[in-house]
Amino acid sequence: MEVKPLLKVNHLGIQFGGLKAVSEFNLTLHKGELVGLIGPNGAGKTTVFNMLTGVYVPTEGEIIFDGKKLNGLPPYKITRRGISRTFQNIRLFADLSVLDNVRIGYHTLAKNSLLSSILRLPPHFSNEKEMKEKSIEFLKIFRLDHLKDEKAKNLPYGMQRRLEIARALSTGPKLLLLDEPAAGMNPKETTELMDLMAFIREQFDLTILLIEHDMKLVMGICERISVLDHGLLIAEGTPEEVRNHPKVIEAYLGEEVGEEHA
Ligand SMILES: Nc1ncnc2c1ncn2[C@@H]1O[C@H](COP(=O)(O)OP(=O)(O)OP(=O)(O)O)[C@@H](O)[C@H]1O
Repeated sequence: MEVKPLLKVNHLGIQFGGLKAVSEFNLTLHKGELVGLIGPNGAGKTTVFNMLTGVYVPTEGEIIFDGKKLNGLPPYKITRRGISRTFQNIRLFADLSVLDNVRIGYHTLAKNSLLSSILRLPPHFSNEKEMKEKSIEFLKIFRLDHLKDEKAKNLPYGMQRRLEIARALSTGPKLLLLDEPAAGMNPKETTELMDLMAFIREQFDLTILLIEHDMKLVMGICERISVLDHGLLIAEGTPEEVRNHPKVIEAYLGEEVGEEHA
């Protein structure tokens, strides 16, 4: 019997004015996979993430997640269905504490709204303690618990990236979309990130789709890779297949695919 994919994207496309940013994009992700999405600058990678998370409404095609169509749903509903993401440019609540950045993720799932908790309305108290405990447990996994009361903006860059992943996971996703998580990291931080990704994938039973320019990371960690160029899927396969694909070599002309590329 064929196993149902977690995510099935069929002929997805979006047009901005006269520009077809992405066309005929297909992707199948099975539970537990770690798949890379690569391509030169402006290829359409973040646009794919924006369509998967409801930030952009696709003009063509369909997104099926966990057997249900996602197109047209607002971002918060997509989060509740089980897709979470990080951003190319870190988006944390800079002036909130490390703990509150993670707690907000739990509120996305909670029945009582964030507003009710800010106003400290009665339902808020029923699970606030539990949320705080869970958030601290989370921070422990990311080795950030000792910084729980620190403002997010005061964390060193590598830790902010880690916190962003923690925040994304606090909504309990089945699918995690990581948009250039190693950007701006030094080699030591990048190696730690690779270990962290392997760990969270096991720990949280995750499926991961990763956009990354660091080829060493992508080739080293992904089981499959899809390559976009000018909004079109030009290759997909194992790291080895993709690395040697003529269209990929052409798209990255002048750059060594398989070597680090920032
Ligand atoms: N809201 C928008 N309005 C108009 N054009 C857009 C919009 N969002 C993206 N684009 C265009 O779509 C194309 C793909 O952009 P996208 O950011 O998805 O590329 P990318 O592969 O993520 O690039 P990078 O690696 O540089 O982050 C670009 O030409 C970009 O200018």
